[in-house]
Amino acid sequence: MSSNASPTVSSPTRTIRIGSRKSQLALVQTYWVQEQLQKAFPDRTFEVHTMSTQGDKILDVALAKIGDKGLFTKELEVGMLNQEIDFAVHSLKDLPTRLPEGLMLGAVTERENPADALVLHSKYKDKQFDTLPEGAVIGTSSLRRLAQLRYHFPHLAFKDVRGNVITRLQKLDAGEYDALVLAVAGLQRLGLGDRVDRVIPAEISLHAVGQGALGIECREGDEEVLSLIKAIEDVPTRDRALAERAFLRELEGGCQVPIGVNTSLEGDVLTLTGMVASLDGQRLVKDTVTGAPTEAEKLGIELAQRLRQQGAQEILAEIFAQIQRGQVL
Ligand SMILES: NCc1[nH]cc(CCC(=O)O)c1CC(=O)O
Repeated sequence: MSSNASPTVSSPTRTIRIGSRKSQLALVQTYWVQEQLQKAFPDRTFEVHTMSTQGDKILDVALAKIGDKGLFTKELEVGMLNQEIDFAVHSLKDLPTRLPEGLMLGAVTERENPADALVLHSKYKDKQFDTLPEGAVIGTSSLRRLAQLRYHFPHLAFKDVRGNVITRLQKLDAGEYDALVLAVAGLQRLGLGDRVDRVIPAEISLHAVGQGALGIECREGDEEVLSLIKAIEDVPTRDRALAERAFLRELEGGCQVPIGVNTSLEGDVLTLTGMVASLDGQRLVKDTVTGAPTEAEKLGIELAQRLRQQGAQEILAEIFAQIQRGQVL
């Protein structure tokens, strides 16, 4: 995608146009950003402009088979480069780690709980992963969730699930699955926190890079927009996300590969744990690095290099070949 961004006209009275996908979750997230900005800048005007993305339209193919060349972001990025919108609100975990020329990750908002949730069918409300019956069907479109859960619970079966969060819950309640794995953050933002039956601990499943945080993408050089969105950035979340994204970028992993992370920030110590797992759940390499939050991206690169030395690249190469052969979900 070439950058045909023309110089942006800065003016304190210019209406700021916010780009968003049309899914309920995307709109809840975007209207929250609009509200935070309106509180911070009561004299400014912020408008929401919605767009459908390819990922919203292709619903009959597993995400892993489609790949993730900006599946949920490309149309919004074209809108920014064409000056139709001024910035875009993304679930950070859906924003590729390499952005088109002329665009940048301008701000990261405070992270909700980044963990995954087990959402059970009503007939299994008393169960845990290890007490679900042999062959119980778990719905997920995430190879990251599938690989880790196969590693810990080989007695379970896994089936792809597509559609937005509401659609997935409808499929569960209709009996198409015995349980789903979804992000706690997405359920909570939709007012469906009561559907979280178990929060999955990091020891079982490391979450997706950027999960639980919003990423605000804007044009490089648009200093006016950058100053506005920086007002709602959460610096600790940003540092954690930069480390996580650098880790994923260095492994050349996309949003659809079994790479998981967990980060924490205590005082001036940033801790990053990362893993890469094979799709059959037989191999999993995991390690942890710590350092200063100012070195977040270097930490992510260091961890990726450590996991390479433990066999991560061979696991990923095998997965890419399996995806090419259509041997996943
Ligand atoms: N593309 C799916 C997607 N993108 C972001 C979220 C949850 C919200 C977040 O991680 O911030 C979800 C739903 C899910 O994984 O259950």
